[in-house]
Amino acid sequence: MAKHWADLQYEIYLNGMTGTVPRLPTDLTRLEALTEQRLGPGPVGYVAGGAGDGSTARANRAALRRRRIVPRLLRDVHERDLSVEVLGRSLPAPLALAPVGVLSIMHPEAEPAAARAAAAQGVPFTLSSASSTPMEQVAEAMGDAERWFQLYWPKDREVARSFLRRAKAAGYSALFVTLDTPLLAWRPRDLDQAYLPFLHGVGTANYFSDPAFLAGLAKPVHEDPNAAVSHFVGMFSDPAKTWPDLAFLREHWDGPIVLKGVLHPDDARLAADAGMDGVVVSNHGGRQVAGSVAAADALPRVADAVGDRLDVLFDSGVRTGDDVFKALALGARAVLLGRPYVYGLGLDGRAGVEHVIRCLLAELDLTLALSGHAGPATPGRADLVEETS
Ligand SMILES: Cc1cc2nc3c(=O)[nH]c(=O)nc-3n(C[C@H](O)[C@H](O)[C@H](O)COP(=O)(O)O)c2cc1C
Ligand SMILES: O=C(O)C(=O)c1ccccc1
Repeated sequence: MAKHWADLQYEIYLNGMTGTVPRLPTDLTRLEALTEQRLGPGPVGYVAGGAGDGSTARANRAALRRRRIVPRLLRDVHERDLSVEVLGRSLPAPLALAPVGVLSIMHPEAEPAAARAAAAQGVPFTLSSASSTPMEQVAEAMGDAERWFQLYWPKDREVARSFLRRAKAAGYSALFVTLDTPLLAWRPRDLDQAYLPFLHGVGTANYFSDPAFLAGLAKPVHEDPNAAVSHFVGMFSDPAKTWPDLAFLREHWDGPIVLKGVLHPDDARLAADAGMDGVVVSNHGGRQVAGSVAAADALPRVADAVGDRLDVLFDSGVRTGDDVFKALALGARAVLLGRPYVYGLGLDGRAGVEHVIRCLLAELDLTLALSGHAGPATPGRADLVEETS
């Protein structure tokens, strides 16, 4: 049975008859400003900030806004089904939550709250390697709901192997390997405040609970937390990795593998040649390469290069239902939602994340219908025009 996402609209109007209005804005682009007002400058700067002067994050938004939908008429859209096949699974809508580290800086209930919200809506949750809650605890909060594990590929092979083993045992079905963060970028908002949560041992839960990681420490974490943090910083990622190293992941992970952070069509081809199951076209929300191509501008070229060989997913700049429509039309099979759900979490915990998911999908459902599409498979490039000025 297809879920009727747009019913949220009537639910909100009906609640209005008894004087109740939504606790958070239904225009999700307003959440960032609200979070800026309500939460501390360190956490807000960390989430909202980007690399360099922030122009890449703005370019992500501009590249989506510049594309305009050309609606079609009289195409029978009264029955709609947003479900889609991604990585061999059927999802109720072309949406998953993106991996975002250190969610405890936004809300004390952190990842389990976001994961429960995703599970309640049937949307996959992607857990970051740098979560503030160990992966097993997040899995427990989700029951048997769909979950994916994002790997920051540790330098130490034993820790990498151990993460993969633990993720599999905890029921994460797909592996998202983030390749655009071999180093943390120059991020002035964090630098100006000297704010980096990991140095305080926040976002290290998967490491500090890992037997292979702990085996490398001379003393238990609580006896020498600084040594544990240095050990984490030293192995968090490995800028020396190259394409042949992907064989290691194939050997130790028997489910789908998706490479996150692909922007060049040649890298997408290399991913397909290496037998990967998907790519996420992403510039990490403008947080890594300052001045990089906007993700939505990279998407059509990647989709043309490999769209028939693997699943092309997309993130970086998605804020509204029409953004999702545009990503689908440019060749994405599904999108990952980043900052908006993090703001929802910061503002209203699990309920805030559910609000964000439901609003986004209601808006997508209506945008599809009003543009003449009964599902996510039919929008294409002919349904968009690009503003030139
Ligand atoms: C605060 C924050 C933390 C993030 N942490 C991770 C992470 O741990 N792993 C990862 O692969 N991507 C991480 N990302 C990137 C997101 O997965 C996603 O690519 C990005 O948020 C998309 O941009 P948008 O939120 O502007 O749409 C993070 C993003 C933010 C905003
Ligand atoms: O901040 C980020 O964008 C990010 O991906 C990250 C990097 C290291 C630890 C946690 C999150």
